[in-house]
Amino acid sequence: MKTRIFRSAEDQTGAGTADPTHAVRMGGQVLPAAVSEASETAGDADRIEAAAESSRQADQTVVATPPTGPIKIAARDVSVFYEGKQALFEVSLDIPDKTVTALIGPSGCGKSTFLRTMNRMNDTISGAKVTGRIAMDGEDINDRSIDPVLLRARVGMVFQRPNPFPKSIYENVAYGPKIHGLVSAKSEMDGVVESALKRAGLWDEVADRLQSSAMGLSGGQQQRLVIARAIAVNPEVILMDEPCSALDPIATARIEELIDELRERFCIVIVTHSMAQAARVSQRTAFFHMGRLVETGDTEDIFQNPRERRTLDYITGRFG
Ligand SMILES: Nc1ncnc2c1ncn2[C@@H]1O[C@H](COP(=O)(O)OP(=O)(O)OP(=O)(O)O)[C@@H](O)[C@H]1O
Repeated sequence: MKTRIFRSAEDQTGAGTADPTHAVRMGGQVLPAAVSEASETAGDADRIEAAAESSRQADQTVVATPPTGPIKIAARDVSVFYEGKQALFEVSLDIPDKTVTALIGPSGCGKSTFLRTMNRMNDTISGAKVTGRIAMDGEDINDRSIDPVLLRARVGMVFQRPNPFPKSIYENVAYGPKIHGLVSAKSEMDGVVESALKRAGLWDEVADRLQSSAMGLSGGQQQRLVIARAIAVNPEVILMDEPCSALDPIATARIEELIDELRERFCIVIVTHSMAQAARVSQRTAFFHMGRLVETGDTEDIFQNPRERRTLDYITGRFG
C-alpha cells in the first residue's frame, strides 16, 4: 500500500482546511462542530467536495502528520485473513512510544483485528493468518525466536468487558509476576501488588480488602483491576479494545484519566467507537475503513482537518 505524507501546510491540499468557527472544544481537543451535530454546513460542503478527489485514491493511507518521537511499534503491509477471507489489507502504521494512539472506524473495519496483531492474539484464532511485518523496537514480533507468552507480557491487553479471574483482588494482580517468575519473596510481591494497584488508581478503594473476591468489585473497579494486572508485569505497550464500552460515564471518566496518566510510562493503543473519547484521550488517531487504514495523524489534526472524505464523513457522523 502506498502512503502519502502531508508535511507542511502547502502540502495539505486533500480535504481543504476545516473552518475553525465550526469547531468545538472537548477535553482539551478540538472537534468539528458536526461531531456533536451532524448538520451539513456550507463549510462542510466545500470540504467534502475538495476531499472527494483525494478519496478516489482508495488504496492509499494518508499520513496527515507524521509522528514525532521514538516509534515503539512499526507495522508494515500487515494483512490478516480469517479462513482465507481477507479482513485487513496491507496496513502500515507507526505507533510512537509514550503516546495514546486511537484506532477508530465503523464496525467491522478491522480495528480489533489490527490491535490483535500487535501481541499475536490472532495466533489464538483458528484459521487466522497474518502477513507483513510488525516490529517492536525494531524486532520482528512474528519471528520464530519470539515466545508469544512473553510477548503478551510485554504487550498487555485490556478487553471490552472487564475479565478478572474469579480469585481475590490480590491474586489477580500477583498472578502475572508469579507465572513469569518476576517476584519470589512474599514481601516483594506485596510491594508489586500495591504499586500496580496505585498506578491503576484503585489502591485507596481496595487496600482494606485485598483478599476479597475481585468479582465483588464494580465494573469500573474491575476494569482498573484488569489494568493493574497488566501493569504488574511491567509491560511496554498496553492494548485496549473498547475498555469503557461496558462502563457508565463516571467509571469511563476515571479510566480516561488513568489512560492519560499511564501514557507517561507506556505506549498505549486504544480501540474506541467514541469520537469524543478518541479526542479526549489520544494524541494520535488512525482511521480504518473496510479493512484499510485510510488516514492517520495527530488527533487534533485528524479531527480538525481530515484530508480524506471518508474520515470526514465518519467523524461527523455521516456513516458508521
Ligand atoms: N475470529 C474471527 N473469525 C472470522 N472473522 C472474523 C473474526 N474476527 C473478526 N472477523 C472479521 O474480520 C472483520 C474485521 O473485524 P474486527 O472485529 O477486527 O472489526 P472492528 O473494526 O474491530 O469491529 P467492531 O468495531 O464491531 O468491534 C469483520 O468482517 C469480522 O467479521
